[in-house]
Amino acid sequence: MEMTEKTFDLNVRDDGIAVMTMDVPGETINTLRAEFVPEMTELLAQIRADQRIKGLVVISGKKDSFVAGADIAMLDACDTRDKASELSAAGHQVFGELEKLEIPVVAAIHGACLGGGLELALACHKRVCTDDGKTMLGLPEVQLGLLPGSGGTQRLPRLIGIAKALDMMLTGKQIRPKQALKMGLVDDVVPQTILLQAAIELAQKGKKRPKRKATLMELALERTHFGRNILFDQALKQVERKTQGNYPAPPKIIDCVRIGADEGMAAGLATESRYFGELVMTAESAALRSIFFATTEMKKETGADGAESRPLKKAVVLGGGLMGGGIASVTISKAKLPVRVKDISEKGLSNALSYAYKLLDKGVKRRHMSAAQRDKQMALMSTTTEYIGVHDADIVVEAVFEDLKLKHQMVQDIERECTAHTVFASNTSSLPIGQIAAVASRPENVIGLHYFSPVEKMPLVEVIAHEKTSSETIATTVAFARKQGKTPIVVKDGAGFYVNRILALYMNEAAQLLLEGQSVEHLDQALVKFGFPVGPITLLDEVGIDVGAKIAPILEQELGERFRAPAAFEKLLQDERKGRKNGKGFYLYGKKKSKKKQVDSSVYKVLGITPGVASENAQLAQRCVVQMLNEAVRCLDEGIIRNARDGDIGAIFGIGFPPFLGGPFHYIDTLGAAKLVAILEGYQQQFGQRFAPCERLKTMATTGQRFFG
Ligand SMILES: C[C@H](O)CC(=O)SCCNC(=O)CCNC(=O)[C@H](O)C(C)(C)COP(=O)(O)OP(=O)(O)OC[C@H]1O[C@@H](n2cnc3c(N)ncnc32)[C@H](O)[C@@H]1OP(=O)(O)O
Repeated sequence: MEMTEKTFDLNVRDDGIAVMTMDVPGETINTLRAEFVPEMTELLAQIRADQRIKGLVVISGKKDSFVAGADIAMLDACDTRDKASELSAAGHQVFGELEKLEIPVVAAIHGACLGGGLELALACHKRVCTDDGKTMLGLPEVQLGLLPGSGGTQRLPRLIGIAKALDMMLTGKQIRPKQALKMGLVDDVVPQTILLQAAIELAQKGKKRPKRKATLMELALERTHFGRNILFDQALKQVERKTQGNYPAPPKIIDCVRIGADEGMAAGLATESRYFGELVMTAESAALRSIFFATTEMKKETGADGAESRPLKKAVVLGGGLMGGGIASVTISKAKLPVRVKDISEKGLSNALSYAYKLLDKGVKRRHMSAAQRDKQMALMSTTTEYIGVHDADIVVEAVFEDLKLKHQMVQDIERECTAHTVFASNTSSLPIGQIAAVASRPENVIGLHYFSPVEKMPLVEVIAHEKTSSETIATTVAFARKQGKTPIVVKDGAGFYVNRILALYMNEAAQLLLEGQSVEHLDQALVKFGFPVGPITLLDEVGIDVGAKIAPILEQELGERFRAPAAFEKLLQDERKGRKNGKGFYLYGKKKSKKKQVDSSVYKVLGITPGVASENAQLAQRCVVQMLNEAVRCLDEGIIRNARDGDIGAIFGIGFPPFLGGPFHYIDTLGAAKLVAILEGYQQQFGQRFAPCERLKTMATTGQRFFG
């Protein structure tokens, strides 16, 4: 396809400062593509030849963003290592030319300045950004299984120091303007209205920028080969602990920085483009990129074809407990909507208020917001013990005790007190939404909205439509969740919905293994090694052993015997073991915060077992994980989830299924359905029916069909 419109525009002002505006035609956001290289190279030659030009400002023509990095779709389309390496090398060439210009070059940044976008800014001599909430600087490549491939591994450490640069590149964290100024990432922070002017003035002042004062740590560790070795070794160890060796990019990032520091920039850049090419071709990066594509696609969906959300101006939350407090909190802090919390007790209300206050105050302490902003957001939250001031709510989220009768009461109260269009969303984790809606005179307004704990941290919500839920109610609920910063998946009404259903079988299998003599810490370690953020036994303590015990019989009754929890677990409840919440579970919860969690070994006696010979990590993990995979496919077959993509995102964002595997369905594609069926059948022979592969998997095993591509 021939490019007719240009991406870069050059305007030479009378004062000799040229302004280069990047504006990719027809796109909402600027990304870097290979085809821009010749255009930029030509422009740079033009700048070098023009004697009038005394300085250059690089700015974006997009309203709310600078440059969001290299075009991820372009990277995805690379089919060889060499092609991907060449992309990186071409970036090096052109950014190198920009850096070598004799005139001062200043990046003027507003909005997202990420990945290759920040690398472009790093190749400029100075940087100024706006103080706007949308302005974020970062190198998030690691989250895509990649490393910064346009010079980031070399220029960032030289600008802000090795330790800080490693931290940014290994976590992919995004830096806000104030912090960026403090760490020397930018030279100035200004209001958006004067961004261009400030950049022009910086360019007029020349190339020189005040030298950043090195911290003591830098002097001690970064300036000598010996000191750096300590730093890199520590970073490697930390990476190994965090990633369990499952992610190839972090050690390569460290290596690039090491080579750049020891052998110089040219050697560092050569290593960077070589590794970049290798990483683009890894299965881990492909899986992580698929998550990016899935989530951007999902942002555009309303949740119900053809339906639009009704306006959302006010929310009500029923119940001020842990979940209610969390839901109210993200409603004011993320959605910025007024919320009224109703509880029968003052205690519940003060709990919700303090929950939200503590979270906002943390933001003040970390200087993410001012005290005045905190107070303004808190003012969006009000409380009541009666149904006062609730009638005009557009959506009501119910987070009361898991009791069907009580939920029925709530439905009837809200139908009486609120308008005919008010959505009634239940945060139940176990009761079928259809049953909750059974007493409703407007069942079309009733829906499930299942959050995960802690609400402010967990990115997923399940939106559960029962048979009579209207499309408008679905779209309104999806829009509400998205305003709260959540990623919603729309699922069908059924016991355990999707996430808890696949989780339950995985947890049951871990429980079986425990009863067979595997130790608590060994089991947890095996699944952490596999890639889960925490092991299943820790998770059970966190969720609550009592909660698990309450859900298990419902799942068994609705879905069959494979969901039967081991009978021995009853003994835990008889021993008052509920998990972290009452300080008594599988682990010890003393007052003193010891560094490493200790298993409460008395739990073995309660269960009547003695830990025996430890099985291999991979074997333990496989037994738990294949249960989850098999059940995920059943959910797809039954229409509980709408597609494999939602199933992957639900498992990753709701449970922490290892992102580098791309979710259960991507993982099945990687394994091959035939192999999974063979594993399941092997276990079926050994351990019984609960491992019987579902029909869809068996068919896929014979046809060779895949879920994706
Ligand atoms: C060589 C280099 O080192 C390698 C790299 O740079 S790798 C890329 C690193 N950059 C990133 O990971 C940033 C990815 N992007 C984002 O995080 C977010 O899109 C954002 C924060 C920039 C904006 O978020 P938001 O405002 O919610 O908009 P969002 O819906 O995500 O994106 C808008 C559009 O831009 C596209 N987009 C954003 N960043 C993109 C990228 N890096 N590549 C391709 N497309 C991108 C989205 O796909 C979407 O396209 P569409 O409208 O056609 O579907």
